Amino acid sequence: MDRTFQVDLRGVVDLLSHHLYASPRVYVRELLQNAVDAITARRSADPDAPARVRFEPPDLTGDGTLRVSDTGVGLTEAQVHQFLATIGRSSKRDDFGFARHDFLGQFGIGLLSCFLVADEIRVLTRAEGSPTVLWRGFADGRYSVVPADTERSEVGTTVTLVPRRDAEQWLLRRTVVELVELYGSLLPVTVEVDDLPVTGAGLPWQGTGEARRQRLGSYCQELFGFVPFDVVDLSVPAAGLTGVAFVLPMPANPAARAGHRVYLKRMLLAEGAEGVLPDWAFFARCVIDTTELRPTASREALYEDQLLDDTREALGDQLRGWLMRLAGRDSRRLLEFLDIHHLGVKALALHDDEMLRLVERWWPMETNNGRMTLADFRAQHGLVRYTAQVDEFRQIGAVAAAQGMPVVNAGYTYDTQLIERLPVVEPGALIERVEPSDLSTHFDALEPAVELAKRPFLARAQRAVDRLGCEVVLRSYDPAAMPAMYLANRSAAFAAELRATRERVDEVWADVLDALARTDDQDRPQLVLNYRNPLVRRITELADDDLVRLSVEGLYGQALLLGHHPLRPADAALLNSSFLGLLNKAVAHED
Ligand SMILES: Nc1ncnc2c1ncn2[C@@H]1O[C@H](COP(=O)(O)OP(=O)(O)OP(=O)(O)O)[C@@H](O)[C@H]1O
Repeated sequence: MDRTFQVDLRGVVDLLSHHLYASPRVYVRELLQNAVDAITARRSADPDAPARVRFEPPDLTGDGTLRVSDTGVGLTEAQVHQFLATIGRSSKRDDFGFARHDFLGQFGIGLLSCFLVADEIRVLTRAEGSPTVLWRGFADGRYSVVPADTERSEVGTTVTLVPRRDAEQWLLRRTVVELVELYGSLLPVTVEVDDLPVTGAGLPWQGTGEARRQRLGSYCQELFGFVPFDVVDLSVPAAGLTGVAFVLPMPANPAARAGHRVYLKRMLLAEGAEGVLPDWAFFARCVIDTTELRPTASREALYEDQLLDDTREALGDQLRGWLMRLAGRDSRRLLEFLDIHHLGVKALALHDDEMLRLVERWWPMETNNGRMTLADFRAQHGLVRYTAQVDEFRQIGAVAAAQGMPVVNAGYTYDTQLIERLPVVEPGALIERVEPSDLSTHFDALEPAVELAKRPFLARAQRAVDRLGCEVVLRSYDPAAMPAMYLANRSAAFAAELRATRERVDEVWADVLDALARTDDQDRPQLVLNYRNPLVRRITELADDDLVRLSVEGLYGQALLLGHHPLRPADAALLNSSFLGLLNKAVAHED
């Protein structure tokens, strides 16, 4: 024998309140939505029918209840049984069970949200040509349907909520006004709380000209708390979408997901919806109204489907188009924008050729010839030589400039990847990554005779810094004013880090690190003394062993500092002792 499911209403309400809806306040949204849908249904047959929803809070009803009246289609007695008393049954789906396009509701559960704040729901309703019916539903699952004592004078429905003992505050006038404004201020019907109109202003992005610009500026400030850098119009006809994106006037954290305000058929869906714009567009927050995108059952987010994917892409295109237009029209504003949002634009340029060209043409990068765009750099020097790390640039920038070697600092976020992608969009572009150790190939070796004569000095110098794991070499290079450079390539820098860690860990880990740290001699960092520097030349001629050691230690320390290298405890100690030692010698000399 077939049986019918029984529903424990308390269990269902518990499920809704704890797992579907974020807050009991959604009851206002669901009531509004039902009233608007009923009006839409009536007007589809009678376009001149009144369109009005009125909330009467308890201070007006006088008996502690909240009343919501609409001028919608109303329900016949048969429909009351069919729709109000059957969970999951909705008049807003077609014969095949699909949501009907004109309506906000579709799931047939919205009215139950009233049980989050009420023990009893009364629906007094009258459909065209039918008598008025009173339905009473209780939170424990009982309901009754009776002919009403008095006929409603007009077609429509009045829903009355009798509050639960602990939920009276949700029905108070102040709360109701706030919630009706929040959800319903853009609705295309007249909504009032008591006699206070809540709707009427229309979509904020309607109109044209200066007045509209000003209005949108204050709207953004009210909503998001900032004066927008610019406002971008959005429109995606396939999603029935219109709206605006407000460009932030301050840098945004790309990791902090910006929430967007989404209206669905002019009813607020979410104040902080994610995933409306592509991730890279973290510099904008938008407000949109859509007729075609679908809500999730909780109506608090958009349902992820192909249409949402396509819409996101189309909105991304519109923001990108705005940016390209800004580049063509107002380069000063574009530079201001890049100054604030270069991270977002660069992230986009990683995948987008047009954007990469924009970055190449407009974004000034640090070089050892001053800040300049990659386009200017290429025009002047052809080959784009770059360091992949800021520290590497600091080490070699000045010396490379003195050698006539222009270098771009591509150590900031995304810059290396962008330069490495340049040849993809500009087939003729030449790029070359430089490492500090590459620089030594640009240094001049000494004359063989000098080289030979300086061997004893080099041996003494090497002894001074041997325990620090570095190799001393003597070369001639510009600028002559620079006495020494410390050059570490990537593997040497890694080995140095391992050594520093090794000094702080216990034996077991030290062995592991030792195994990792076995590097060739050629990977050792180099202390390159500049034979063109007069002081270095004098040091190479010193007879006093002790003074040679102190001087080489001093040059080592200074080269570390100049190159912005991290100082290990051993380096700091050496810097200290060489300084004091040299000072001691100088003072002794005076004596
Ligand atoms: N004010 C109203 N006027 C006329 N009919 C109404 C009214 N409120 C509710 N109904 C009827 O009750 C049905 C169930 O309403 P309910 O709010 O539970 O679900 P829904 O609006 O159909 O879908 P959703 O769960 O998405 O809101 C509606 O489909 C509608 O037929």
